[in-house]
Order: sequence, then structure tokens, then C-alpha cells
Amino acid sequence: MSEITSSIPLQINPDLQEERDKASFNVTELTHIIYGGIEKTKKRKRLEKLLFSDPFFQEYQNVRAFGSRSEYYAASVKKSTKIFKLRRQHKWTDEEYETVLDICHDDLALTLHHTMFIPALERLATEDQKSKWLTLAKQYKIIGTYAQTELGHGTYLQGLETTATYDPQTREFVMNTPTLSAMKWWPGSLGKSSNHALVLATLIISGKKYGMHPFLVQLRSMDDHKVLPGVRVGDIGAKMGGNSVDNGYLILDNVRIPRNNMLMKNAQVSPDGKFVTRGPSKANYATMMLIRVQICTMAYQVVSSGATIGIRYSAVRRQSKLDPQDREPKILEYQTQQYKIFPGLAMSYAFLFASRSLTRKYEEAFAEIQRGDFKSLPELHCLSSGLKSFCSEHSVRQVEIIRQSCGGHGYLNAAGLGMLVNAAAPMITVEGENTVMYLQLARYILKRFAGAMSGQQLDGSTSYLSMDPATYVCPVMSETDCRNLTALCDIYRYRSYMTVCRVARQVQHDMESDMPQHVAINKNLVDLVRAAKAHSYYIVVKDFVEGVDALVASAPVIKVLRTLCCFYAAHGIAEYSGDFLESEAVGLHQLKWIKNLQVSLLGEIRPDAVALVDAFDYHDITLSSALGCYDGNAYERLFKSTENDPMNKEEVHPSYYQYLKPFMEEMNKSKL
Ligand SMILES: CCCCCCCC(=O)SCCNC(=O)CCNC(=O)[C@H](O)C(C)(C)COP(=O)(O)OP(=O)(O)OC[C@H]1O[C@@H](n2cnc3c(N)ncnc32)[C@H](O)[C@@H]1OP(=O)(O)O
Ligand SMILES: Cc1cc2nc3c(=O)[nH]c(=O)nc-3n(C[C@H](O)[C@H](O)[C@H](O)COP(=O)(O)OP(=O)(O)OC[C@H]3O[C@@H](n4cnc5c(N)ncnc54)[C@H](O)[C@@H]3O)c2cc1C
Repeated sequence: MSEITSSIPLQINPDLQEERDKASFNVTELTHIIYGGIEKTKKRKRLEKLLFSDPFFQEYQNVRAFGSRSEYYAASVKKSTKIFKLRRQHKWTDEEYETVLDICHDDLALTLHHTMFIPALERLATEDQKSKWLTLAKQYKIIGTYAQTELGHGTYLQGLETTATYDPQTREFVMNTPTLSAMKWWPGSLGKSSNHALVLATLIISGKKYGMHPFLVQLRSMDDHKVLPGVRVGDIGAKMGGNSVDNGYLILDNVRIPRNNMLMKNAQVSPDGKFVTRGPSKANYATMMLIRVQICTMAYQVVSSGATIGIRYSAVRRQSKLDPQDREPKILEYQTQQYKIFPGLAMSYAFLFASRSLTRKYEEAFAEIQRGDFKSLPELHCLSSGLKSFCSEHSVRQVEIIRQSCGGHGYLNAAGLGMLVNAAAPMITVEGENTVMYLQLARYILKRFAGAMSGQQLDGSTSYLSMDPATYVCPVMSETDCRNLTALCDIYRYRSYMTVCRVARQVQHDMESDMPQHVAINKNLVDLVRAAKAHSYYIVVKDFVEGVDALVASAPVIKVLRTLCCFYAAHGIAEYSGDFLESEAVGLHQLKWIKNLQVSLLGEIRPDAVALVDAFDYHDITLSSALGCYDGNAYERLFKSTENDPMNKEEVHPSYYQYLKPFMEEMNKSKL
């Protein structure tokens, strides 16, 4: 009788324990740094315990893995409502609620209610409107979504076709979807869940268009959830990932809403149809900026989860031979394996510091904006656009590399990596498609560069554009200098400066050659995006270096973070060496030294790799990966995962009786 069973051993896999035993630093200390202190870590643990003591959270994993789309959606609605109830019961703050979402690590059916609907009401409604709608939304007496994107337009907001025409006779807006391409298409929680939507539509008064404004529209009856007259709403279909969310379509046919349902913080329509604005013209774009900032944090969570799975698995998987006399090594010993996974590990810490810095800037600017001071808005818009694009692009790419690094098992749903990649992929598209957002940053950088050229003293993230390039000497003079974080940061800064400078001069030259501005810009779009990427890379490296420099921590923690920071910067220079050489930020000698350093740092990070991912302190249910579990019993967990698979419920699958059996019988009788 075979002794092979799917029971999970009680002890930690010795290969993983061995890694933990040799860590050079205190993992708990680093965990506290990651979560912002002991109290916050403890609070997170308490929330984790509260959530995961409910068996539903375990069952949910099964539905997610094996349920139909409809079952998955239903389970996700159940999960959302459970969380909403807990939120009310425990009076969670926004921060605590966000922690809960991090712990759940999955798109919830009703996510948009908190991530966009409520923030939009907070940012776009007047105080009177808030006291009505925000209160109802916070008490879950209405459930809403943010319906902006249309079938024909997502990026180009000025092209939105949904109309809100003011009727002064009845003091109502008449909401319409005039064409097929005008139907709302994509909003999360719209198809089946929400009974209200914040519809972004072009305001029309007496035949004149006044741009995009927000209107609160009731979609479904509050008694039986039936769709109201004039409204057509449904789900847009299955997606690559995120199928717990009912992204929807919406068609409005002469739906009348009271005048007060236009959110009027930034612009008002008086009862007799007069239009007045307050604040900057882009004030109605405020909710998108908030989510762009949050996407940077999400990118950190995605890449750090991927790194945790990849590193733990690589420490327990043994394959092939290094030393022919020795046993098969852990695949983590192979330099190529380290080269696939450690960039994701270093990126996790880079994005942790960068997203923290961006969030701080956002909070400061938001407080100013609330006081009516909009001076930081352009800088924040561009910084968040660039970092949203940079962090999402790099994290999604890196997690896919990590998935590949787990070989065949990485392709299984039970590995958790495919789901992670598919759920993270939309970060590249949502809240402004990355290329378009990079171009928003590029436009800002060009203006700032022009300002610097005309002698303006710049501040903020672009202040370095005032530098005199003639004074630049590569700060890496010897191999040892390569470990100097400030020197590496300077190299990024100069590369960014030169990339910006080159494209700015080219655009200027093209325009001076009588090319219309839009032609000159389009001719240089690829280089403009390159400049925005170079600037974003510099900001992330700078935030990482400054973040580590400012840390108050033990020497071993500082040491390991400096090593990671150095690796992150060196790896970027090696990966994009063409750009760094072309901009003369480094010469061939320096590049060779930096590449050598990059490789030797792989070996330095290796002993601490497991401890560095343990510090993220992800719960097994959060990671949802047989390969990345804390105990390292990957094979047992993989085998165990097959038990719940409906494919294995019967010894003989019904398809045998339906198709295979008759086919075999026919073949056996055939004389051919
Ligand atoms: C939790 C995860 C859930 C995920 C849910 C996903 C939800 C969603 O996806 S909701 C839909 C998101 N949609 C988007 O993000 C749309 C992206 N498009 C846009 O934001 C705009 O169309 C955009 C910015 C590309 C162009 O805007 P447009 O009005 O044409 O302005 P544009 O002519 O380019 O710029 C005009 C000025 O406004 C500025 N500006 C543009 N946006 C902003 C802003 N948000 N804040 C401040 N200034 C801004 C520009 O910098 C520019 O300044 P300047 O004149 O000084 O150079
Ligand atoms: C999972 C998911 C959830 C979403 N949730 C919501 C939601 O809740 N609410 C909501 O309103 N929307 C939502 N959206 C829609 C999302 O915001 C849009 O898809 C996004 O803004 C991109 O717009 P688009 O689809 O029009 O892309 P497009 O603009 O059509 O992009 C296609 C290509 O055109 C290029 N392009 C377009 N314009 C330019 C330009 N000016 N310069 C250079 N290149 C350009 C882009 O770079 C891209 O390569 C969601 C989308 C997804 C995938």
C-alpha cells in the first residue's frame, strides 16, 4: 500500500527552516518597519485573526479556485457584505479598512463602493450633498459605483458622449446615452451590484456644452433591486482576471434626476440654468488621482507577494546538479534563479518606500486643496501619473518573470501566481492607460525644463532640471564607489536630465522647422515616454535611498536594506545600459563595474532572501499559494489542492458515459 498522502506535515520544511536560521537580521524588526510600527503590525494581526477565524474565508478560496463565474461573484458579494458589516460593527477607520483589503488581497464585488464611489462623493459633493449622499453611502443604505468610461472612450475624457441636459422647467437633468459608443462600459460593481452610480457626463445647458461633470443616478429599485425605467444595465462578460467583480455596461434613456443630483462642489448649475465654476478646471478629476496613488501601493503588494511565493518555493525545490558529488541543490542556489527573482525582491522594498513617499505628498497636497490652495496640484498629478505607470508596469512584468521561475508548477492556479498576474494586469490600464499617463508626466517635465532654461528656479520632483550638465562627472570613479547609494542616485538623475534634455531639444527643433506642434509632439512620443520613464525611475531610486537613509533601525536591518537598494539601482543600470551609456551618465568602465557588482550582490542577498520575504508577513490565506506557504510544504499542499477539484469528485467522469464510451464502442466495432 502506497504511503503517499496529502496530509500536511506539522513541521516547517527543513530546507526553509535552514534559511530562516541563517538570517542576518531580526525579521520582526523589519516587519514593524514595513507596517509602520509595532502597534500597526499588532493591529493588522488582530484584523487578520478576526477575518480568518471565520471558516467562510477558507471556503471562499475554493469557490475562487473551482467555482463558476456566477458562484465566484456570489461568494465575493457575500465576502464584501461580511466585511462591510464588520466595518460598521468595529467602527473601522479608512486605514483599518484598507488593511483589511490588503489582507484579503482579492478584488471584491463591491470594492468600488469604497475605493471610488465614497471618495468621489467626498471630493466632488458640496457639504449639503455630503450630509445626504455620503451618509447614506457610509451606512450602506445605497451601494454605488463610478461610471466614467464608455465603450468609445476611456482615456480621452473630453470625448465622453453621455449627456446630462438641464431642463429649467422641471429643474432636472435628463441623462442620455445617445450612441452605442456612449454606453458606460467597464465600471466595476455596475453590472449586478450597485443601485446607484456616479455617472460622469457632458453637461448641456440651452444647447451649450460645459464639459464633464458628476451626476448621481439611481439605477435599481431600493425595494427589489429591479432596474428602473429608462435604465439598461448588465455585466460586460468574463475577463482575464478579477472575475469576482461585475464590471458593467449602462445605457440611459431620458432618465430624469433632480438638479441637486449633480455633484456641485466644483461647478454649479443654478435653478434657472446658470453655470458657475469654482477651483481649477480639472478639479472633477480628483478621484482618479487618489486611485493612481493607491495603485503604487498595490504594485508593492503584488510584487512582494510574488517574491514571497517565488523565494520560498525556490528554497524548497531541488533540481539537477551543481556539484556532481553533492545532492541536488535548492534551485535558489542557481545564479540565474536569483537573477530572475531578486529584482522582484528589491523592487518590493523600492516600491514600499516610493509609495510611502507619494502617499505622504498626496496627503499634504490634499490637505492644502481642501483649504482652497491648489498650487501643488500640477506636480502631484504628474508625479502620481508617472509613478502609477512605472510601478504597475514593473511589478506586473516582474511577477510574470517570477511565475516563470517556478517552472511548471508556477502555471497551476494553486501556485497563486497566475491569479496574481491576471488580477494585477489591469493596473496598467485602469485610472489612465500607462502610456497616456507617462505622456502627462512628459508634458509637465517639458514645461519645467523650458522654465529652467529660461532661468526659473525649480522646486519639487523636477528641481534637478535646473542643473548645469557641464558640471557632471560620473561619481563612480572606482569599483568601490559603485556601492555608494548617493552616487548611484546621481547617475539616475543625470540620465533622466539628459533624456529629458534630448527630447526637449528635438521637439523644439521640430517646431522651429515649422512643424505644427501636434505633429512635432507625435513624432517624438516614444522619446517623451522614455523621458517620463527615466524621471520616474530616478524618483523611485531617490525615494528608496532617502527612505533607507532616514531609517532608525538596527545595523543589520540597515545593512540588508542598503544591499537591496544598491542591487535595485545597479540592476536598473545594467538592464537599461544602452540608455545610461547614450546619456553618458556612465562610461564603459563604470558599466562593467556596476554589472560586476550586480552579480556579486546576488550572492550577498542570497542568505537573507527568505527572511526578507518573511518580513512582509503575509498570511497563507492572503497569499493563497501552495508554493509560497510559510511552512514550505509545497508538494503536500499541491497534492492537497487537488482534493477539492470538482474534476476529481467522481472516479469516472460523466463525459465518459456521454462521449468516450460510445466513441470507444464505435471504434471497437469499426472494421477500418
Ligand atoms: C482599486 C482599483 C480599482 C480600479 C478601478 C478603476 C477605475 C477606473 O479606471 S475609473 C476611470 C479612470 N479613467 C481615467 O483615468 C481616464 C484617463 N484620462 C484622463 O485622466 C484625462 O483624459 C487626461 C489626463 C489623459 C487628459 O485630460 P484632458 O482633460 O484632455 O487634459 P489635457 O488637455 O491633457 O491637460 C490639460 C491640463 O490639465 C492637467 N491635468 C490633467 N489631469 C489632471 C488632474 N487629474 N489633476 C490636475 N491637473 C490635471 C494637465 O497636466 C494639463 O495641464 P497644463 O495645461 O498645465 O499642461
Ligand atoms: C479591470 C478594469 C476595471 C475598470 N474599472 C473602471 C471603473 O470602475 N470605472 C470606469 O469608469 N472605468 C473603468 N475602467 C476603464 C479604464 O479606466 C479604461 O479602460 C482606461 O482608462 C483606459 O482607457 P481605454 O480603455 O479607452 O484605452 P484606450 O485609450 O483606447 O487605449 C488603447 C491604446 O491607445 C493608446 N492611446 C490612447 N490615447 C492616446 C494618446 N493620447 N497618446 C498616445 N497613445 C494613446 C493607449 O496608449 C493604448 O495603447 C476599468 C478598466 C478595466 C480593465
